[in-house]
Amino acid sequence: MPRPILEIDHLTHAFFNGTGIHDICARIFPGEFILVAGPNGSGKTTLIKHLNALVRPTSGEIRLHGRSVTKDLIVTRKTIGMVFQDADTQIVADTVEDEVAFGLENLNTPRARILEKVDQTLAYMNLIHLKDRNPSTLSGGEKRRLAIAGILVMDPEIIVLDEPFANLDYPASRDLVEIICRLNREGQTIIMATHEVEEVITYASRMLIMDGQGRLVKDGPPRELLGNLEYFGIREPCFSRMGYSAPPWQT
Ligand SMILES: Nc1ncnc2c1ncn2[C@@H]1O[C@H](COP(=O)(O)OP(=O)(O)OP(=O)(O)O)[C@@H](O)[C@H]1O
Repeated sequence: MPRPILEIDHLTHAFFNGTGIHDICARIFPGEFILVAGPNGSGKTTLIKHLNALVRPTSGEIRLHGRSVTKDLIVTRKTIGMVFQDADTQIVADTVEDEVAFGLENLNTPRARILEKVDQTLAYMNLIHLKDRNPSTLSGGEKRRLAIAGILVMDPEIIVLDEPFANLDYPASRDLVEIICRLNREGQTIIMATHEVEEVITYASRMLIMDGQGRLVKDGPPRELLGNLEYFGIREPCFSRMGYSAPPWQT
C-alpha cells in the first residue's frame, strides 16, 4: 500500500455564521484523480483552500507527506499547485510566455532552462501558437489552459482545480478533459472540485461527495456512486440516466 501524499484529518472550518466544513477525513494517494463534488455551498472551495494553507482550520489539520501543510508554506505551495475558477485573478504578465515563466523566474531558474520549460509546457497545453499574445485577449478556455500551464511548469506533485469547466463551452471543456486525463495517465495526482461531474466522472479514480452542511458524506469509486448522485444534489450524468455505466463511446 503506498503512503498517502495528503491526509485530511478531522478538518473543520466554522465560519461565524455557522456554515463551513465539518470533521472532514480523507487520504489521497499518489496518482489518484479525485473529484470533490457537491452542491453549491457544500464547502468544496473551503476544503481546497485548506489544501494550500490559504486559510487556517478551526480544528483538525491536513498533512502533506506527514507534515502539516501550515508548517512550511513554501514547500506546501510548491508541492500543491492550485488553479482557481477565475483565471483572470491569477494572470500577472503581459504575454502568455511571460505568464508561464513567472513562477520559475521567482525561483531564480537559469534563463535557458526557463525558456525550455515554458516552451515544453505551452506545447503540452496546446498554447504554443499563442506564446506572444496578451493573456487578457485569450478566450475563456485558453485562459483556463494558461492558468494550468503556469502551475504545471512548476512541477507540482498535486494539481488542484476548482470548477475548471465553469463558463467553458463544450469544445473547450473537452480539450480540458483531454489534457487533465493525459496528465493523470502520466502519473500526475489531480484533485478537482466541481458540482458538474458529467465531463469527468468516468475518468476519476475516486469521488468525495460533500453535502449542503459541509460534511463529507461519501468517499468511493465513481462507478459505485453512479445512480445515486441526485440524492446528494449532484446532477446524474446523461449516460447514467440512460442506464449506462459509462458513456457508450467509452465502453
Ligand atoms: N469567508 C466566508 N465567510 C462566511 N461564510 C463563508 C465564507 N466563505 C464561504 N462561506 C460559506 O461556507 C459555505 C461553503 O462555501 P464554499 O464556497 O466552500 O462552497 P462550494 O461548495 O465551493 O460552493 P460553490 O459550488 O457555490 O462554489 C457556504 O455556505 C458559504 O456561504
